[in-house]
Amino acid sequence: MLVATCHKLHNPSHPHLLLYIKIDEQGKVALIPYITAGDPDLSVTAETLKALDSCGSDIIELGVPYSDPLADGPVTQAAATRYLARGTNLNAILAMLKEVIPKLSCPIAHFTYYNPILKRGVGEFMCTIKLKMSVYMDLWFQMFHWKRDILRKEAMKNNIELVLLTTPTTPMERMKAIADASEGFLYLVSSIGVTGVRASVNERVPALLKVIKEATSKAVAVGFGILKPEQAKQVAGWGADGVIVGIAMVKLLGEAKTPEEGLKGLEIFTGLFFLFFGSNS
Ligand SMILES: O=P(O)(O)OC[C@@H](O)[C@@H](O)c1c[nH]c2ccccc12
Repeated sequence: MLVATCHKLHNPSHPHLLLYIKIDEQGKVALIPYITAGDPDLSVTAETLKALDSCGSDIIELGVPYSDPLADGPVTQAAATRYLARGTNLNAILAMLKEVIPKLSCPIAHFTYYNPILKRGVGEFMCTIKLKMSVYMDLWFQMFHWKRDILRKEAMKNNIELVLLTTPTTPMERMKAIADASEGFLYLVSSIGVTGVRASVNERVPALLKVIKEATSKAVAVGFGILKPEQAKQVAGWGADGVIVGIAMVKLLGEAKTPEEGLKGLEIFTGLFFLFFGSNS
């Protein structure tokens, strides 16, 4: 699940949507880095958000650790474990975001699973994260459909958008329904399995993008397996409107000797993506 702060942008094709990745006619591709909140600690997360924002990130996906992260691979799970071991919690993350968000120009997208929301209560959760965020769902679509009325009602009350994911194994009809229901943009999970266990991007992505683009005019961001700027450029060339880069960022932060070193590495790494995107246009 992803929650993003919503800067009110006007999207002529979808006027009801507050947040979206602008489909850029010049072919600019949105960069969406993913980091895990609280790893190594919340003050570093705050600095990282500011750094990623200054580097030009279009949206930052912020993972809120959860004890049973079904779709997360070893790297993001390790980051979540470090966070949970320190006893950090959602309230602390929200307090940090309250301070940091006014200083950022890009939206923060908050990724979590459905259980923490359920535990807190949908209404209270949506109200608590009132940083005008939008949400990725990790739910099966049918379940989302079943819950959609409650979720959407509470999300709308709080200017929160629900961003959904589709995968290579999603049947066509369901993909269309997901594309239709997704707000902000559509997340194309490039391959099946958990995050961070592949070295290249699934070669089916161009074909998947083609089918999705025929089904929707919404922006499509591709995630899973984009580790290097070259791969992001490749995915952009296949027609993605945005690329999501997760474990490469999490590793840089997690494996650095000091937070400063991690932050510096992240800035350089993010800058490389824009160099590649620049040479793409
Ligand atoms: O790590 P990767 O392969 O670069 O992919 C992004 C991904 O990590 C991020 O979007 C994410 C983190 N946890 C998830 C769970 C499900 C889907 C997506 C995610």
